[in-house]
Amino acid sequence: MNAVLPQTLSTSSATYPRLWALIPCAGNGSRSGAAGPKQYQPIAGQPMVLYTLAAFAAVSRLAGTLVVVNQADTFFEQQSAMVLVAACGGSTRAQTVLNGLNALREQGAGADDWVLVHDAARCLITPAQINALIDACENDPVGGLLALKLPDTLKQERGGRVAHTVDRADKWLAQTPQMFRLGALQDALQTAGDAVTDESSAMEFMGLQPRLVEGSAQNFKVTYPQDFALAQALLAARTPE
Ligand SMILES: Nc1ccn([C@@H]2O[C@H](COP(=O)(O)OP(=O)(O)OP(=O)(O)O)[C@@H](O)[C@H]2O)c(=O)n1
Ligand SMILES: C[C@](O)(CO)[C@H](O)COP(=O)(O)O
Repeated sequence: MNAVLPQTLSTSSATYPRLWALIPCAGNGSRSGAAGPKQYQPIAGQPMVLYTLAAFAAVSRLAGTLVVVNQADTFFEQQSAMVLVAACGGSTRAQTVLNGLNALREQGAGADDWVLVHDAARCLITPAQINALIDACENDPVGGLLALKLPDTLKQERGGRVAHTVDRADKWLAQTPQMFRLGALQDALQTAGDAVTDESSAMEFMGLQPRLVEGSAQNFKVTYPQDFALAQALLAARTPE
């Protein structure tokens, strides 16, 4: 693995299947308006991605966390975070995740191990939400994802006007983490290709029906310029779990 390794994979005294976290961290944040990658922008005193990693570090049943960054990215060389770092980011999120899964396998992770894929830019994730996803999925034949029921009325647009109102009773917004068996997700991403925007879509492409697990509105993805201020206010107001 082309990697900085502040942590090595621990294979002793582990229970099987193991649970890994994989954090795609190789995006440019082009919609965010930030000068550099949004995941490294300071929020309430520290770079955004460190909040994300702290939440995963607090989940003791995870065997380890792999962060996937771009090849020229030196951010983690100056960090003491206890994570594996693989410098194999791709040109799409799907490619970054697939490269990261391959890197985990090369380091000894098994096809039957679980992997929780989580956006670096969802920095408000909590250990309780991660544990809730694991509890809901660890005995599931497919796996699943955190997601949010639509809080608002949903409109179908045509030419800038409302074509009709869509029934929202069965609609969910996909969040992360998304938890699947490592080998099955490798196969799914390989088959589905680069166009899929989340792991669930790749599994759906294989004919599978991932489990929906209720997430939280606070687990939003920092995407647009105004999202930084909201994340900052929420993180500054938080007391540790
Ligand atoms: N080639 C890519 C693209 C995205 N990501 C990661 O995937 C997560 C969610 O993607 P998104 O919010 O779309 O991030 P960006 O691609 O960075 O943003 P934008 O689409 O606005 O450019 C982020 O943590 C981002 O770093 C990645 O690892 N590799
Ligand atoms: C994976 C994701 O966070 C689920 O909502 C999302 O699809 C990633 O962001 P993108 O804008 O689709 O790249």
